[in-house]
Amino acid sequence: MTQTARQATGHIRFQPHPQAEQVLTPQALEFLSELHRRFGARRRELLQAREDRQQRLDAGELPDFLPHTAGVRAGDWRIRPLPADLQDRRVEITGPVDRKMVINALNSGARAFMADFEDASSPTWANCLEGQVNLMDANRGDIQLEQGGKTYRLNATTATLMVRPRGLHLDEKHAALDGEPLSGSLFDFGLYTLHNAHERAAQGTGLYFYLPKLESHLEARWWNDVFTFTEEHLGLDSGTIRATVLIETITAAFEMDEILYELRGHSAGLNCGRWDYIFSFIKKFRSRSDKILPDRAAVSMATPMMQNYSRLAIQTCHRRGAPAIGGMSAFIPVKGDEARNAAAFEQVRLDKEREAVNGHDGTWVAHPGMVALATEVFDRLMPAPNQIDSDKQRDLHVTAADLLTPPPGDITDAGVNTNVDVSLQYIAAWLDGRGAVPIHGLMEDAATAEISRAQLWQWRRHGQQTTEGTPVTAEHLGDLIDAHTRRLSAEQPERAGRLAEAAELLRELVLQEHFGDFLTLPGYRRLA
Ligand SMILES: CC(=O)SCCNC(=O)CCNC(=O)[C@H](O)C(C)(C)COP(=O)(O)OP(=O)(O)OC[C@H]1O[C@@H](n2cnc3c(N)ncnc32)[C@H](O)[C@@H]1OP(=O)(O)O
Ligand SMILES: O=CC(=O)O
Ligand SMILES: [Mg+2]
Repeated sequence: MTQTARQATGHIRFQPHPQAEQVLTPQALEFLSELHRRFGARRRELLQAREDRQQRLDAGELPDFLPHTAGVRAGDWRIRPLPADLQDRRVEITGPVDRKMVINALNSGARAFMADFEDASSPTWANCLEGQVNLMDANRGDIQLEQGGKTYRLNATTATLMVRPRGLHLDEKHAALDGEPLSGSLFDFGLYTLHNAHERAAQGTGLYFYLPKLESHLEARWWNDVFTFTEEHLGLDSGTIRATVLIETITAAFEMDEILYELRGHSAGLNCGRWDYIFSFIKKFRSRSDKILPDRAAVSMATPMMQNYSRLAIQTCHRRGAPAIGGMSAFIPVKGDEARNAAAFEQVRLDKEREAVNGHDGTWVAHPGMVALATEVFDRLMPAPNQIDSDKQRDLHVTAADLLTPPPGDITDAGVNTNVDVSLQYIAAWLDGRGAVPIHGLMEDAATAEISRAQLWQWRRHGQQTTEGTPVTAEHLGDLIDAHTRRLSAEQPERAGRLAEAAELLRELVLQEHFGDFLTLPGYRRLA
């Protein structure tokens, strides 16, 4: 908190901002205080449990299906029936919460839009507050923008709005209760819910969330308790809040049934967050030389490890009456290069066909230009609103080894260089306040960039050598970071200072002995 921070209701002190009055109303501060007091300590315990688990993994333990929850896996139960507007989710677009993106995404023709405070957002104070204003305006149908000579406003028909609050690990340092920063998750969830619950209820719809980066069913229980308390506190019907949990950590992959069970009164299914899943695999198995992944590009959804994960999600969801939403192909339209553009569309088509054939009930796209393609694929391969009652994956049997065996593939000089280049460019953009950016024809966000920087650490730590014979040493990586920083700074001299900051953070993440759990944690300390 700065000198200029102000005292407010509930003893929450927050940094001033032009939008603060509109968002941090006395009722909102009261509600955030209540959430913090009731759920803040348990959040800290859950974060500690992650660290304890990491110590056990470092000591050689491997994840497995939990013996003490076998009854939940064997039991005959289903989630609460889905509301009408979550029955058909064949194409969902995602994007950051900035005003133009929100309008464009809602108008994109996708069934749903996930407005993202997590992977696609850099959590500057401005982004977090302005994002809330944008979502309030969107829910009231009066969001507009004049920009670049264009007027942006909502079409008559728009996508169903969903919101992804930040993960449990992130604090909101610009607002503190009794000196303790608020949880980013509770901040985003609490404000969105308070400001939009009654508006959405009046429109006959609910409050729909995506929950990121869960590592266990106990974290799902925490969220479920937050939802139950919120519904009671705000006088909402039970089940107004519905959440789709991203299965995007290797430990959560072993607890899919348990996560659905904990949230069964509030669940809207699961989603395969493939990018964080790959990152989590590297992170959790940091100490093991038998879990090294090849170049990022080689860890595709076609590999057995990733297929097993996606098929298990489909099987688990459908047994429980829940949708299993697919993930994000990172390919986006390429401007000014017809051949590369056609190749990007072909990659997305193959990815969406694989998901629809396997039995996913819908998928994600990163760009409005991909909505029609993904819709065509799901219309062709999924004639019903969803595939929940299909028998796809019914007889699947996935073992722990099926989830834990890394795919074969090479570590190449190109793979090392791309990881350095992408990490630098992404971190620089994130420090600028942009959480999703196009780099070399791919969507890059916090999850994809985490893979790039984590691979550099992993390959160095385990003394890997590229297929060309280059040892991935600390000295080599330090030299590459310097060389790429010089090249990028020569290309964009006005960003040289920012790139130098990104290089400093990347050097720390890649060369330090300890594996940093999230790049966004040291990143957030540097974020203005
Ligand atoms: C791993 C995961 O978690 S995936 C989920 C999180 N990641 C995301 O959500 C990323 C979503 N995608 C994006 O943010 C963007 O597509 C980017 C940053 C990758 C590329 O954006 P741009 O460089 O603006 O792309 P481009 O110039 O082609 O955009 C063309 C138009 O489409 C709009 N657009 C692009 N992507 C989106 C989107 N996801 N939602 C809404 N509008 C979009 C742009 O605003 C632009 O609009 P305009 O013509 O009115 O100016
Ligand atoms: O959140 C999605 C992912 O792939 O990570
Ligand atoms: Mg993710």
